Amino acid sequence: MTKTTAQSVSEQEQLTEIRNQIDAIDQQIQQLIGERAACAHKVAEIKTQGGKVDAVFYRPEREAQVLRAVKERNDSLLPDKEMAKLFREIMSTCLALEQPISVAYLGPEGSYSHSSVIKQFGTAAHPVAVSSIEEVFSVVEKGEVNYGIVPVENSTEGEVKATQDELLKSSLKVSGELELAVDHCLLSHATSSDKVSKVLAHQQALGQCREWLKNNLPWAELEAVSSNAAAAKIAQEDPSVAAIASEQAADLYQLPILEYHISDSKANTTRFWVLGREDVEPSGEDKTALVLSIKNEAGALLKILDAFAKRHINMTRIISRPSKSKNWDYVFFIDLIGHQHDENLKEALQEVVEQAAFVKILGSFPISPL
Ligand SMILES: O=C(O)C(=O)C[C@]1(C(=O)O)C=C[C@@H](O)C=C1
Repeated sequence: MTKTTAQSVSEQEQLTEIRNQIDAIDQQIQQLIGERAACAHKVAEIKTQGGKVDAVFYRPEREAQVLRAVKERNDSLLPDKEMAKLFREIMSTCLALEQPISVAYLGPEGSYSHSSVIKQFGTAAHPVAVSSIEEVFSVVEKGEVNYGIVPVENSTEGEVKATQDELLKSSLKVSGELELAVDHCLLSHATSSDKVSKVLAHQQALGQCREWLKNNLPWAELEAVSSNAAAAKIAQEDPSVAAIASEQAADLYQLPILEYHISDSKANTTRFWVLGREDVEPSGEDKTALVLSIKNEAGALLKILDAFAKRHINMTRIISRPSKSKNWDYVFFIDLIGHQHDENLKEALQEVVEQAAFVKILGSFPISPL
């Protein structure tokens, strides 16, 4: 026997031994996942006992607690986030066993909103593409789907106006929040960037890549379309057109990637909110979102902010938008750390209700562990 063959036999023996270990571990994991699924099935029975028809199966606060615990006890070679993603999938299939969950998003397939559905709900949920942010709100309101996901703000471009304006009118509750890294690519059948005469993308994506486009494709005509995925569909048909979209969209629409990482800010991130019809219980690490308008008097906004400041309630965002009911009349969207059931936040909100002209709590929801 040659040395190489002897070595490879011993390599084979080592592999066989470790693969036997993997087989035994997989058997245990499978057994345990099966037992977990049976527990989820029992949970569903408890939630529907007595013929309850309006049972709520998706519990974002519980999911956040499970994922936080996974990250907390993780001492494996896998990064915390990757371990949490595996459990995200296990819970997604357990929830599907209780009730198949449909989630509306701004389509078409391959949009960042689509990726956000999978990140938040896992692959066992049914993503339902609709054609506008307004429609995401309306299909959830009408009960045509269980939940919706909408972009709220982007780290480069700021707030998503359509979402803010719908939140003001809607009766829906913000039930969850997640952040998605938005890493744009330039997709096209063009053989090189200099053959591209037109770049299509959603207005937000064009804004997020403004500098890169100016420096690298100064000759190209820029045109805003309804979504990046819609841009990719057009680029499929015309090699002089490039679309700005994600790597996933390149796969889905089978478009070559001409350039990677073209966002002006390399940390470009979009925050999404989950919309539901029910309030969410505290998870232990939560946020509360509200919208209010102030009385027309000196120091009115200061008094409201003081209600939070004196109780050490951390405000993570404040933006103003036209109220749309009267010219030069504004509403303020405020995000706070804490749940509306927390004693100090409850007190602060009572004070704000007395001080403000109008207050609407959009919802309390877990801070995302993913
Ligand atoms: O604890 C529950 O209420 C469940 O339904 C179980 C479970 C899980 O698999 O852990 C599934 C779905 C919910 O969204 C939260 C958790």
